[in-house]
Amino acid sequence: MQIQPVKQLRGEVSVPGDKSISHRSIMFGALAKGTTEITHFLHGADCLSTIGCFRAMGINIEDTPDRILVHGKGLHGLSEPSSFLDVGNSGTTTRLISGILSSQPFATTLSGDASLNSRPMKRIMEPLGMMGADILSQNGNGCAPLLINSLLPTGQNPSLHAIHYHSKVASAQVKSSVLLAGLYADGLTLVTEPVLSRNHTELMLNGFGANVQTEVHSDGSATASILPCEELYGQKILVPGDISSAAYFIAAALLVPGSELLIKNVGTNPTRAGILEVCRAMGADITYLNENRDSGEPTADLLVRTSTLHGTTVEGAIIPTLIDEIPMIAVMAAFAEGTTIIRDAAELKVKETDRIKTTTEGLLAMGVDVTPTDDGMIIRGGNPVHGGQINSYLDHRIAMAFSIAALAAEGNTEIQDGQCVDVSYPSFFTELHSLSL
Ligand SMILES: O=C(O)C1=C[C@@H](OP(=O)(O)O)[C@@H](O)[C@H](O)C1
Ligand SMILES: C=C(OP(=O)(O)O)C(=O)O
Repeated sequence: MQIQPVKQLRGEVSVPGDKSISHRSIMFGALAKGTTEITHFLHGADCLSTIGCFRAMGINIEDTPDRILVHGKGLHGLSEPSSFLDVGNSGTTTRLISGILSSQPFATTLSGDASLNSRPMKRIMEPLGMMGADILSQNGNGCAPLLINSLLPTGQNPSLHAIHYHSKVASAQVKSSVLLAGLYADGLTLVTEPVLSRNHTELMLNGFGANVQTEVHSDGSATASILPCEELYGQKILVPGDISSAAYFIAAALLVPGSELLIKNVGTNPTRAGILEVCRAMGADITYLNENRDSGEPTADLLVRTSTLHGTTVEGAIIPTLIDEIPMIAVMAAFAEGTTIIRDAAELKVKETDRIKTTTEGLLAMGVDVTPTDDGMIIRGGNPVHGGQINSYLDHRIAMAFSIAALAAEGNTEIQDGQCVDVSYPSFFTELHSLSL
């Protein structure tokens, strides 16, 4: 994919539905009694993997261009799939569905693409194992393929015990996996994480009728707890625009001189909105308009104008609220005056790619002065950024972040395997093109 610099970006954009909320709408809808109606669902490859998994377990999911209907069969209504469940490129699908599958009276195998099958799954195998789940890594390397209930006698129901799990990482996928298993456990299940991660599971499960409590402690750690539940009930869900997708247009408007973009209906849940705080700290001109709520989640339209950015430090409790936006923040830092330090972000190493490596490699290819560190990177910005050859390594966030860098750089850029944006934003290049002057 060839990308040329543009003169300006102008206009309005509505980003697709939030990926985290889209996944959860399908999963919770499948486990609920009655029909769940989802509008503004993200038709990205990751969420389609989630749909595929639940269809394979007997859930009727009607997918029309304007809404999705999930005809749920209740907490005990899933049926044994006829072959392995294909989780594609999606960590969220794999880790959340494992919590659900651990309590089903049948065996399943989860497997994905090469990237997914190299990502760490011990982080969910450990707590689910403590609850009594039978979950094995087929190759013994702590990664997928995962065999769930492979030792369970046919027709027997697994029995899960409630635990209090102290997670070493602030991960919504780990937290959600344990909470979903907790729906089926024999008492109160608790998960404490060092810093609060995105809380869509907690908010949405309560909306579906579960009993989830949350507490943020004085040291910043957070505990979510769940009681086993008799029944979930189908809901109407309007998925807010994905702030992780909005991040690319926010950055594009800030970096390309003379630009002004209105980004409509963006989810601004505080556990996701760290990118907006970082932009403000870098001197960005962003106005919130039409602040509202969709299905319990805060939203706003964001009016973004080109700004002179300066470096900042991104660290500590804000990291989980912007973890997927770090490649984009690093690109913004390259165009900002002064030094930006990103630390406490070792989780970047276990995403679709090692994003410390792939982000710094991309920046170096564009002539940026950057040093990777163990838990982040140091970017000395403000020097000319030139076009280059960018290997996306099939990571959607790398492809999109460097496409934006290309718009503001000198000379042309080639993004290898740019089509991987389909994972979270299939219409990304079309939208970008329609806003470019
Ligand atoms: O729960 C979720 O929907 C997600 C949680 C995050 O992962 P971790 O839980 O591994 O931090 C994030 O990176 C991912 O894109 C989506
Ligand atoms: C890390 C991501 O997703 P997942 O973990 O669901 O693959 C992402 O979308 O950046």
